[in-house]
Amino acid sequence: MPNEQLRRMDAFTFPSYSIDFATGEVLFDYALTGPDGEQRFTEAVTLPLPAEPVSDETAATLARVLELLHVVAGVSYYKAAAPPRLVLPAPLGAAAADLVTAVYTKGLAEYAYRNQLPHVLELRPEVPAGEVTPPRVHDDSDRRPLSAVGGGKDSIVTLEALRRAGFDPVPFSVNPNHVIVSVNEASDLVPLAARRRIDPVLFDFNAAGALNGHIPVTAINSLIAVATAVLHGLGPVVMSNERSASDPNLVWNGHEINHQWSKGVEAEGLLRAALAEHAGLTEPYFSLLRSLSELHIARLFAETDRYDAVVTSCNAAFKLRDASERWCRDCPKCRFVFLAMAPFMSRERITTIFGGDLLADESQIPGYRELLGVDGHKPFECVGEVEESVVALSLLAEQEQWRDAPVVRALVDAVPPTAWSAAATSDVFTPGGPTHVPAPYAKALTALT
Ligand SMILES: CC(=O)N[C@H]1[C@@H](OP(=O)(O)OP(=O)(O)OC[C@H]2O[C@@H](n3ccc(=O)[nH]c3=O)[C@H](O)[C@@H]2O)O[C@H](CO)[C@@H](O)[C@@H]1O[C@H](C)C(=O)N[C@@H](C)C(=O)N[C@@H](CCC(=O)O)C(=O)O
Ligand SMILES: Nc1ncnc2c1ncn2[C@@H]1O[C@H](COP(=O)(O)OP(=O)(O)OP(=O)(O)O)[C@@H](O)[C@H]1O
Repeated sequence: MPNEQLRRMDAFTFPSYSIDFATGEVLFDYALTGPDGEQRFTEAVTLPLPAEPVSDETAATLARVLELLHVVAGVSYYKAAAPPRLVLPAPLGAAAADLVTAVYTKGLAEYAYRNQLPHVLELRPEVPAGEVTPPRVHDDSDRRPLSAVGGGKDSIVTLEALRRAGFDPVPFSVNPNHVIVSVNEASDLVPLAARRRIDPVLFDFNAAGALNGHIPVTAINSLIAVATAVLHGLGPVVMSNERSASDPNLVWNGHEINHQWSKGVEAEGLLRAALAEHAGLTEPYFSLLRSLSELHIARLFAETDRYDAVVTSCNAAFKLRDASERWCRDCPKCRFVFLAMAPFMSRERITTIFGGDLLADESQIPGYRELLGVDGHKPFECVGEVEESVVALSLLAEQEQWRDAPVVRALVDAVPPTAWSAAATSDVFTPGGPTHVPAPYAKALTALT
């Protein structure tokens, strides 16, 4: 379909979804509609099936979770045209409608900013009138937790914390690649996996220049994880989203633009409320690491070397096509994670983990200046706050193994005195801020810190 026709689309709708309990395949249909006709998309999610047949009660709860997933996963296709109307398939309660509104506005905020589409930030879904039948209450909160694994340091810290606290976590991933498979193998835990297939038509549209940009992928992965937990009679989905994920990159037209919005505490609260209201789930989802800074998590990661040969936080390793093998060593996330881990490891160990020494490479200096707030704004990536980077640099400047590294020397000279004084009184190693960690899990966090 030519781009001019896509630009004239005036509504995005959700025609249907279906689940096949023989295969675990769930098909979600979407449509862009406008004066030139309709463009359909189908996304396929294959859930891992349990050994036992699925009871009617479980199927009913699962259906409620999938109704939310259907609407939330539509962002990938909505963004190809950004029409003014978002027409939901069925009535929703207030909490579920709040989640959907936030996913399509705040979750697409970086996309709206980069494509200069301010109307996306004001989008309000059209919710059909009618009552929603209250869900049956579903309480599996005392069962084994499902622990989302992304292959990076954060989910490894969570997995180990849960295990040490005696929770016997089940690792879970969507489309696990070789990195995630290796992390699971290193953990010696038996994982569950779901498959997600984006409609290939979207990639053709992207190649032809359709509107494109970042989407709130954590919201989608989270709902797939909750659906899997319900299907397998497991307990809460435990995420590893950190404190700084809630902080915006910049403010545009009075709106906060946050690359990591669906990892933030607001999204966590909205998802929990929607799952309670719409699916009757009492304790479905929380982030164990919410109160911790990235720097603190890096320090905790350094305490064990079990995952050194496999841990990979670089997003380039998770592209659907042309992925890097492990760390690309040339992106904001590689730079930040190297800086955050370096104070807590020998230079030899971190160089082995990354396959190179980023602080010996002067071509990294411009990228590090952004992370340290000397130039530009916080990059649109999963990186910590400027203050965390300055604290990490101050720790490196005190260490003999690092203080003469070319990048460390250049950065120490570049950071302004105000940043050093903020770093000197920083609370980056003090857990803080709102969390949704339930009481029984608080001990896993306390043991950690
Ligand atoms: C791996 C990555 O960072 N991808 C981002 C990148 O996409 P790229 O084209 O380079 O590669 P692919 O990921 O293979 O995507 C191909 C196209 O498919 C679209 N798409 C992908 C996944 C999806 O769920 N829906 C989609 O429509 C995508 O638009 C591509 O055209 O750049 C894109 C544009 O900025 C990003 O949207 C891609 O980000 C992925 C969705 C992704 O998985 N990113 C995570 C690594 C990520 O950024 N996580 C954030 C948390 C964000 C959140 O709020 O949840 C983080 O770690 O901070
Ligand atoms: N493919 C995936 N399947 C399921 N959950 C995922 C997947 N990728 C990431 N996650 C989860 O989403 C959250 C955010 O991912 P993120 O990439 O920040 O974490 P990470 O890989 O654990 O650590 P790092 O920040 O070092 O990359 C984490 O809780 C992570 O476990």
